Amino acid sequence: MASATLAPPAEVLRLDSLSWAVGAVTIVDGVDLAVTEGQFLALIGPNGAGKTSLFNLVSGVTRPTGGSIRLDGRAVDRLPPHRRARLGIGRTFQSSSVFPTMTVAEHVELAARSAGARRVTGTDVRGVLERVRLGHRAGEESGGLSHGDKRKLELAMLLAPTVAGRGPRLMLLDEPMAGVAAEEVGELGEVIRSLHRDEGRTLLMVEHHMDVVLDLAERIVVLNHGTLLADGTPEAVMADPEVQRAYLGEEI
Ligand SMILES: Nc1ncnc2c1ncn2[C@@H]1O[C@H](COP(=O)(O)OP(=O)(O)OP(=O)(O)O)[C@@H](O)[C@H]1O
Repeated sequence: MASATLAPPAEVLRLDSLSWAVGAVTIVDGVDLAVTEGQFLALIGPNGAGKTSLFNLVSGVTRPTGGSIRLDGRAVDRLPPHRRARLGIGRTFQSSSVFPTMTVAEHVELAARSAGARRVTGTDVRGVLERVRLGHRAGEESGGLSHGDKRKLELAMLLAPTVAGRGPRLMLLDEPMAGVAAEEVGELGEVIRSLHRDEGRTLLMVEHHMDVVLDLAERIVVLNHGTLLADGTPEAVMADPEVQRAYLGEEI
């Protein structure tokens, strides 16, 4: 049987020796990381390890003091956050970023327009909301949503550029389960899983809930004191004695 040669998946994100220092303190220290299209990575590490700082570097909130960041092969480390967002780096934040008096649908419409969509129909908006299981809340003010539903709305806003013909190339999720009630975690997890499994999105997620990490991620990267301590399958990483040592005294 003739074997077809499959092209390797494209590299979406590449960090080379990425560093960030504030004065004499190095917070992100020479991180090398390559993420290929369609991968779902969890970035974990003890408190203060540098996870949010790494997200800030990738999304453009801060500039690296060393190394480089490439998105789809293109150096982005000198671009401001809005240019990186335009190129497809989407990010959610630990604290919710929805406007209470705007409706759920208005958020998606606004996000689609700011991504360049000239015409945004109700069907477009409904389509995006259904992908995060929020179609039935379209007309409601966002202030009345539960934390879990606010998180889904933030995901919908990251997906809204698909209305303009371009979806996020890389989705950075910063503690999506923070503040979410226990009974909503399962459904939010399913929404996040579907972004990966059904849409083939590339996801990098910081999350402290290890059960969520183990349930969703196919690869785990561990950061400790700003350096990469481990990178591999959930099984391999969790069995790594160095990882267990880094978490000594913390729940893993
Ligand atoms: N702007 C800043 N100036 C100085 N130090 C900072 C700055 N931002 C972060 N740090 C320090 O860098 C370290 C890493 O912080 P960061 O928030 O990236 O860690 P983290 O892994 O996201 O932690 P957590 O899990 O608690 O959210 C911490 O010691 C923090 O105090």
